[in-house]
This record gives sequence, C-alpha cells and structure tokens, in this order.
Amino acid sequence: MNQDSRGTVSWLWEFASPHKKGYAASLVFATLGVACGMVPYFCVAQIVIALLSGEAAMSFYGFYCIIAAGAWLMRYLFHGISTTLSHKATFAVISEIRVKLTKKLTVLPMGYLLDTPSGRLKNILVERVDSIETTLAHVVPEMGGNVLVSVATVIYLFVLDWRMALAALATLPLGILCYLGMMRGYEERFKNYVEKNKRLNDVAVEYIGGIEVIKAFNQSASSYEKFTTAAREAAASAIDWMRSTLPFFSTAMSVFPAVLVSVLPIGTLLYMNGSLPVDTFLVAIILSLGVMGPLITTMSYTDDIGKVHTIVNEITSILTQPELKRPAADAGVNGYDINLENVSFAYNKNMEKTEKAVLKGINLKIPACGVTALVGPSGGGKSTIAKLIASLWDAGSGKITIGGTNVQDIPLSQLNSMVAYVAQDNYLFDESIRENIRMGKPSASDEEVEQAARQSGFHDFIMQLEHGYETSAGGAGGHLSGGERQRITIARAMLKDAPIIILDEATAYTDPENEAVIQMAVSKLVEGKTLIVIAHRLSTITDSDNIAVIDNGRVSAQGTHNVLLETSLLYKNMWVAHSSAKDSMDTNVQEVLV
Ligand SMILES: Nc1ncnc2c1ncn2[C@@H]1O[C@H](COP(=O)(O)OP(=O)(O)OP(=O)(O)O)[C@@H](O)[C@H]1O
Repeated sequence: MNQDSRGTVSWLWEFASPHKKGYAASLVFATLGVACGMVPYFCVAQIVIALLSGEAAMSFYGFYCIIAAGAWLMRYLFHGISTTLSHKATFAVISEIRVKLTKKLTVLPMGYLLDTPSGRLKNILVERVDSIETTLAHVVPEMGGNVLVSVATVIYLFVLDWRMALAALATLPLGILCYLGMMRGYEERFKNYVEKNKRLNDVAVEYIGGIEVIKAFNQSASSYEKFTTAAREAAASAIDWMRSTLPFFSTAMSVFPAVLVSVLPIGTLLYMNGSLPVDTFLVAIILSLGVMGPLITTMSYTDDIGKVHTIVNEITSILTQPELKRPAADAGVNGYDINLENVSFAYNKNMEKTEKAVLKGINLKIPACGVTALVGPSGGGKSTIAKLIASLWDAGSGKITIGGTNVQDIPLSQLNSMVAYVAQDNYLFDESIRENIRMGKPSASDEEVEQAARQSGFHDFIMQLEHGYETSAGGAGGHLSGGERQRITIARAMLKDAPIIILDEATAYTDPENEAVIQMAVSKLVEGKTLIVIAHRLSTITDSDNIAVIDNGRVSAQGTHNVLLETSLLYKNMWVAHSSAKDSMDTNVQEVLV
C-alpha cells in the first residue's frame, strides 16, 4: 500500500523538523532532569563515606541533604519543562499531520476514497495519528535524556573502578536478552493488532451506517455476528500481542534492578583482598542502583520504537498515494464549452482497453450557455461522464477540455470554482440548513443564502420546517426526506454561482410537481451558464438544446428531442416507454381519485 520507499526515521524527521528547536530544548531539559535525579545518589555516597570516616560536622551532612533535596526538586521541575516543550511541539506536529492528511484526501482520486472504508480512514486520521504522540513527546526527549545520563554514569563508574563498573552492568546482558525476546516478532504482532482494529472500525461503521437496511431485512443476527467476530478478533490480537510480550517484559523488569546480586559479592571479594577501598565500594553500590532507573526507562521505550514503524506506515500510506496531477498556477480558460475527445475510462485500470471499459471512445461537444441532457439506459456511463468533467477521476485515454483547456491542466481549486456538481445523493453535514447551503460559497451572508434558496424556489419550503433555516440537516442529512435533501443541495449549487452546473439525477427523489417548479427556477438561474442534466424522466429534458443518448459507454445519438425521435430508435423506445408509464400512472391516479 505504501508507495514511498523512505524509512520511518526519515518520515519522523520530516514531521518533527519544523519544531526541532522545541525538541532540542526538551532534550536538554530532560537530560538536566535525569542528571539531577542522579545527584541524590552521589550525595548519599558522600554521606556514607563521611559517616565511615568519622566526620562529625553536622553542616557537612546538612549541605549534602540540601543539595540532594534541591536536585530532587529540580529533577521534577526540569522534567516538567521538558515534557511541556515536547508536548507543545508534538501537538503541533499532530495537527500538521492531520492537516496534511485532510488536504491530501481532497486531491486523491475518488476511486481511492471509495475503495477505502471510511472507518479505516477515520482510524488513521484519529487513532494512528494520536499514537505518534508517545514516540515524539516521550521517546525523543526522555529516552534521549536517560541514555545520556546512563552512559555518563557508567563512564564515571569505569573511571572509579572498572571491575565494579562491569559488576554493575552484569545484569544488563540478561535484561537485554529478555528485551530482544520481547521484540522478536513484536512488529508483526502489533501490525496484526492494528489490522484487526481497522477491521473492527470498518465493521462498526458499516453496522451503524447500514442499521436501517439491517433492521428492514431482519439481518441483525448475521450483521451483529460480523461485528462481534471482528471485536473478538481484535481482542484476540491484543491478547496475543500482550501474551508474547509480557513474560519477557516482566522478567527484564525484575532482572535489571537486581544489580546487587553481582555488585555485592564481587565488591566484597575485592574489598577483602584489599584491592577496593571501602568508599569506592560504597559509591559503586549506590551508583549501580541509581543507573538502573534511567536504563529501565530507556528500555521501556523500546516497544514504542517497535510500534512506530507500523504507525508511520499507516499514516504515509495515505500521504504517498498518487494524486490527481494538476498544475499549481491557474490556467487560461477560453469560455465554458466542454469537449470530450475519444474519452475512454474504466474504474478498474486493468480494464481500460477492454470491452468492459465504462466509457469507450466518447466524442461529445457540450456547448456553453445551453442545456445539454445526457440520457440512456441505466449503467450506460452518464454519471461517469459527469464525474470525469468534474475531475473526480481522470480519463483513462482521450481528453476533456473546458474552454479549450485540458481539465488535467486546470488546478483543482480553479476547476472546483468553475463546476458545481449536484449528484443524486449529495452529502449534507450535521449542521443547520443555512450552513449546508452556505457551503456553496463560504463567504455568503445570511441574506445571500436566503436569496439563493428563494431564487431556487425553496425558501417557502424551508420556512415551513420547524426551525426554518436553523433546522438541523442531521448526520448525512438523515433528518430530511430524499427530495428535501436534493432541494438543499441544489440551492447550495446555485449559491456557488459556477459557470458550469451538472445536475446528475439531482431531482430524482422529488415528486413530478415539485420537479417542474425546481426546473423552472433552475432554468431561470442558469441563463448564460453551461448546464448538463442527467435524467431518467425524459419529459423533464425535452426542451434541452442538445440531448446525447449514452448507451454502453458510447454516444449512440445526439440532437434535439424532435430530431432524436426521428433518428434514434433507442431514444424513441425510451420515450414511448416513458410516455406510456406516465400515462398509466396518470390513469391510475385518476382511477383512485374517481
Ligand atoms: N465507483 C465505481 N467503481 C466501479 N464501477 C463503477 C463505479 N461507479 C459506477 N461504476 C460502473 O460503471 C458503469 C457506469 O455507471 P454510471 O453510474 O456512469 O452509469 P449511469 O448511466 O449514470 O447509470 P444510472 O442511470 O443507473 O445512474 C456501471 O456498470 C457501474 O456499475
């Protein structure tokens, strides 16, 4: 999945380097903190030596007690400063990563977004990005500081007496072996845990999103089972991860501090044969106890290092996805006529050149300032044409031009400002109707929003709702009917005031009476614009300047309604079928009324 061969460290550096000053300062304070934490051990060593040598002056002991207490306080002060600095930098990094990810999502082809379950994307955006916090805010400064102080103390012990230094480090190899045991297969197990949790997220989102269908078709048992299976697998992966980690971890934690097992007998032996002064012996005992604290802290971060590769891979799997390639600078566009030249396309790239392609060499001229309708059998490729014009995907071969410029040479932001695309199921956010309409033009005032709704013929309808414009549209527009949602998305597109408007079955959920009202309002509003309408109800597009019949990925005929009735058998059949369905519906209605 990851397209980039860069290593984890290189990515972490890219994320963290804008805040390197904060991390460097945090590392300095962390080192000072750990160093201060070692000072009391030195003080205790001095006090014990003085006691043994018969030192009687209380001021001597008082001095070292004050130094020890002061250093202990400073340790927490420096640690506090260090962790504040590292967290400040890390939360900025996390926010920058999230901004990068969300920006990236806007320039990725729709195919990638549709093929990736939304639970998975949410999991990466929220949980995975969050889990980078431990690595950056703790591992970098605290592990760094602890390593530096441990190494300095061990060097000091070697200077004092190399034999006692080795004795102090005697438990280290066993402890390291335990850690190596813990780290064997650690990454795979963590990866498995992450994968299983992603699956759980996917299934949970699917379960909640499809709850209506599940209930309607009495699928609760099997759907719930899918959910519980995913939950069980996620739990099992966590248990497997912990089970193979904890025994090694606990052993390491018991072995590391057991320094006296080696220091005491070896030190006593050397002291007895007269080659180790008593004060050196005592200092070695105290420092060997002191050095294990930072070493254990250092080791405890190794599992975070084991996780970070998987976490970074998850994040970069989105960041390295190939984008829709577009130039940065605005392109010159000479008008708003649209031209498709020999355009072929397949959702699955491998099928681009086969009969299974969705579009197979489409040639279509859509003049500016007019209404072009795309009609044809279901699955013929009408919506796909609209989506390629709106640059939701790139054409596989051939080219699409707007005002003579290839859409692939137009930056997405410029294209987005030129095209308003209203699909059958446009998303409404869990905000008021007013805010949902305002999304068409974020700078619009309340009056402009209401004006757009009024001009689109929706104002009265909105005012009839319980809270008027402040009525919540609900998550995914769930509080409104299909027709109501479509009216809001049309008002949103009208407010955008783009020169090219695509209505892809945008009134399919609306009843015929309201559809006629909407169409009249829309046709007034789009004067002078390029309007593309995709419709199944042929009666709604008979007045179009240009109608293209799309069948099986090809343009099978083109012309006005009357011309097509003469020249296209497919169109004529569709018209006859539509008219007779309409007639029989009208008769049924009349029969019911009688
Ligand atoms: N995201 C997608 N991934 C894979 N195949 C897709 C995708 N979207 C559409 N298709 C397929 O592409 C073909 C053309 O679909 P398209 O929606 O363009 O047809 P349409 O003419 O607009 O149909 P309808 O009138 O039913 O909306 C269909 O076979 C459809 O299954």
